[in-house]
Amino acid sequence: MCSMTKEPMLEEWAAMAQTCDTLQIPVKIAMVGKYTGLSDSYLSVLKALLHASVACQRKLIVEWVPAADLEDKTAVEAPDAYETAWSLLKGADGILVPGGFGDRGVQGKILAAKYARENSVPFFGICLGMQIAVIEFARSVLKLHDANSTEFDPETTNPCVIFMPECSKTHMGGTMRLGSRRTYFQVTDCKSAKLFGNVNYVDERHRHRYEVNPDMIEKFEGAGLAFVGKDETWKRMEIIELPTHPYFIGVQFHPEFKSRPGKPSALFLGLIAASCGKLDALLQNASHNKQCPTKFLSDDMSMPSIHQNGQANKPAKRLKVEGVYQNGNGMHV
Ligand SMILES: NC(=O)CC[C@H](N)C(=O)O
Repeated sequence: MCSMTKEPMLEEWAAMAQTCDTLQIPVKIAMVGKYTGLSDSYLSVLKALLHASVACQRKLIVEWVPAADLEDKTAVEAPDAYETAWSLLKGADGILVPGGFGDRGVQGKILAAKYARENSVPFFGICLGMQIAVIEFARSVLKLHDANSTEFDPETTNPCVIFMPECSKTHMGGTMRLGSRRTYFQVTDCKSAKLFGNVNYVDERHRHRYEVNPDMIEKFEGAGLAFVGKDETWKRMEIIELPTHPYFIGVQFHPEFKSRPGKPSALFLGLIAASCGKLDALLQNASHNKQCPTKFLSDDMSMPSIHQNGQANKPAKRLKVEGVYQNGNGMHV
């Protein structure tokens, strides 16, 4: 048996670890959430950000922004916290609003999406993060001031996010849409389709109860919000994009669960690339290769090119910067 044991093929892994330890140019992502004091709540999202940052050869810096601190009432009750939250948000290269439940901090997340949309800051909304981006668009662009999710206001006259269970509405415990579901791209000329490598569909994991109201899609599309990914019934909205924005994408699924070191999730890679000015290069790379551009070449010629089509043969010869990373994650949080 022993003679059959193969040497582990660790070259690529070792080169990636080396890269991770030596990255110096930062990319700052504001994470606008509810459990910012408990970073493990967002562990998969953090790891997905890290995988994407390493692929773009950037040192990930996560700025935790407690969503409720962005709200007007915090300006009155805790002005210092309000100032800090807004300066972190405004100092970030990109903004991510992750998934969540319950209404605490929802208004703050809506304000973060509005800031990103109006100021052309790269934005990625996941699950609740996509739903709040839709609410924000309905309020600010469609001028439906009471637009809301029925999760937060069951009486709203403009329910743009509604309870839409796949099976029984009353069967206790069975109303969550869970697990792997298929998303079909509606158009090829959009950032997310290109980032996923121009495939017809993707399978991603889900964990939610509410959905964008299918009856309002025409209104949204008329005002410029594109629903570029839908389920097989065409009734469930899976991916939104603002085509006129440098990078404004929301997804109803949780792409973080399928991200891996050396194989970052496509839309996380897009967020990081957009946040460090490399999105055009990444998209060009994607259209040349006609495949998922998760292995991304450095466009910075001053840096050694470590990843070549996923083969990392030469570890970077760079000085280790002591004391930069915390948590053993390669993340500065
Ligand atoms: N995972 C999530 O972000 C869930 C979003 C929302 N609370 C829903 O149930 O649809």
